[in-house]
Amino acid sequence: MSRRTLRAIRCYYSTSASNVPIIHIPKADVYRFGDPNAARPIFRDLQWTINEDEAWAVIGSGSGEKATLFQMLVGHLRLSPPPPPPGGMFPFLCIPTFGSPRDPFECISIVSFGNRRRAAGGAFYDYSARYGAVRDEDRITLRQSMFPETIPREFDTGPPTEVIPLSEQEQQFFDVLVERMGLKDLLDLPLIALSNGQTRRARIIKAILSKPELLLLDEPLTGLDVQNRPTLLKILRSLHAARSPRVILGLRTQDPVPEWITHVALVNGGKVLTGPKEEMLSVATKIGLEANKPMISSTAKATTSPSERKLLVEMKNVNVKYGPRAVLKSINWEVRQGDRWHLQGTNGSGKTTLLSLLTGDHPQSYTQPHLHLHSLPRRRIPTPHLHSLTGLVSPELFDAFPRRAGMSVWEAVGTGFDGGFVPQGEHGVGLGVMTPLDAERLRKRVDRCWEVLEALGPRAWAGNDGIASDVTEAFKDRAFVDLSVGEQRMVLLMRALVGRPPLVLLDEVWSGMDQGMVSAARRYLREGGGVGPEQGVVVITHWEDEVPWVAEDGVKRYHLRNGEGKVVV
Ligand SMILES: Nc1ncnc2c1ncn2[C@@H]1O[C@H](COP(=O)(O)OP(=O)(O)OP(=O)(O)O)[C@@H](O)[C@H]1O
Repeated sequence: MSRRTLRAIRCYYSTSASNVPIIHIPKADVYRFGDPNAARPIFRDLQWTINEDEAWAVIGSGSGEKATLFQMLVGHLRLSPPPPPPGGMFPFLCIPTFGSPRDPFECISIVSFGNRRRAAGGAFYDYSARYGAVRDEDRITLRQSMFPETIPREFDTGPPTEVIPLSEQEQQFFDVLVERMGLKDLLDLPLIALSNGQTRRARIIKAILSKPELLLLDEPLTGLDVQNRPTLLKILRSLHAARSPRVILGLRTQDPVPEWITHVALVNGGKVLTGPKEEMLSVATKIGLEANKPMISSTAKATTSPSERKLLVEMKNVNVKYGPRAVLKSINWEVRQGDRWHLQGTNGSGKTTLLSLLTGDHPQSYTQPHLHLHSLPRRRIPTPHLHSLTGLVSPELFDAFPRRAGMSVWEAVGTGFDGGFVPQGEHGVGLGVMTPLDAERLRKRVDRCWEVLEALGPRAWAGNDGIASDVTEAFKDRAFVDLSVGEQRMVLLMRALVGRPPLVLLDEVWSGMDQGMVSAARRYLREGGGVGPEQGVVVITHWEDEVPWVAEDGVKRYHLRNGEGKVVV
């Protein structure tokens, strides 16, 4: 970190250090509000003290329990007994420097990447809006989102914001942050146009600008490319060292723990173990909370020659532009039956855009000189048909999938057969897209729905021991909207695979899943027949070890760089 950055950080904040603990929970059980002490606590016997000179990471086997621990820190759960006064859970907020004690609600910010980005109500919203002409209400730029007072009144429906010009120091701090986070050239783009990784970095900057005393960042590395990870971690380290703000990182078990982290809280099965990093990491190893290990594949490498396997995608000289901004440049790429592709590239390199051509959601998919999908020019395939031929899991789909009160897990999975978002048909397995279902196809769909529910449902991820066989039955009837984030993601994976579509697109499919779910899903995909040799799969992830297939399985890599693509070996 340059001196200029450090100076900018120090000038921006004025709070001085203290030796009072940041967090102090002598010993407590943690409950949902409304649950009596006789109920089963979410966390039992939680003892946790964080001192000023320590740097903490919370590591969990999945997003669920880790996110719950963060929710506790922002006051969404009840501790019994409550941490003692005067500071309660946050003694540092009562230090004399602050004058009167400060309100945790104002001083603690949380940025979480495991959850849905938009509150879409119960309905589906059009996640493909960003690919076309940007609507007026979506025109708010990244800069305006950081400084809402600069939003023109016609786009801002909220109460008028008082205009407080940035001080010189604040302006300098902002300039340094956006430059280091690689967002400088994107400030005047509509927010909706930012890629996932760009949006994540922007959310972190926005949280820092709000000057919290304590910043909780849950899974900040998920979705970030390899180049941006060290930069972000360096910035966070400097911020934490200057206590401006103090940072607690939420990490997945497979994330590398930054070297500046000194202590770890390990969340596993209703217990939170806390202590020095090395000690906790060896505990994690002992209890099997480790990164995904490569599995031995029983999937035969595609043995037939490429020419015998049908072309599912053929791109020749494909380009995508927004005005003068070229996002994909002369792409030549093929996906065949049996192919397992890892689509790689830094944040903003065009991966999601490329995927949106394969799903036919991008308006420019119609105007390409040569974009053949399932052996036909894209424009000759009706979009609903294309959707039924494509199994998709992506962060955009996760955000957009409707959360209607009445939709059950079974119905959500069943929408995958026809590729829509509304449950249809007597048995909730669709109506058929090009030809109506006859009794035989209907029966096959119902059987297949059971098959994926068994393969990827709770019996698979929670282990079979002691799990009653009717657990799948109960799970299928649960309301999709009531499921945890990890469970919803698992159901959307089932939805993508249920119809055995020729093309399967898995974009950041593991984020938000518990470790048991990740293992079950990887097992099913790689060796459990989740996808067959007649299907082609494209996986997008910034983490090589998250790809279910390895080089010996014949996995291939397509790398995008500044919109240009090449096959890497
Ligand atoms: N409507 C638009 N106008 C201008 N630029 C756009 C628009 N939509 C997307 N972009 C730009 O296109 C580039 C590619 O975005 P895309 O979402 O495909 O990236 P990505 O490789 O999927 O990134 P990530 O790894 O962060 O998900 C980004 O730099 C983005 O800002």
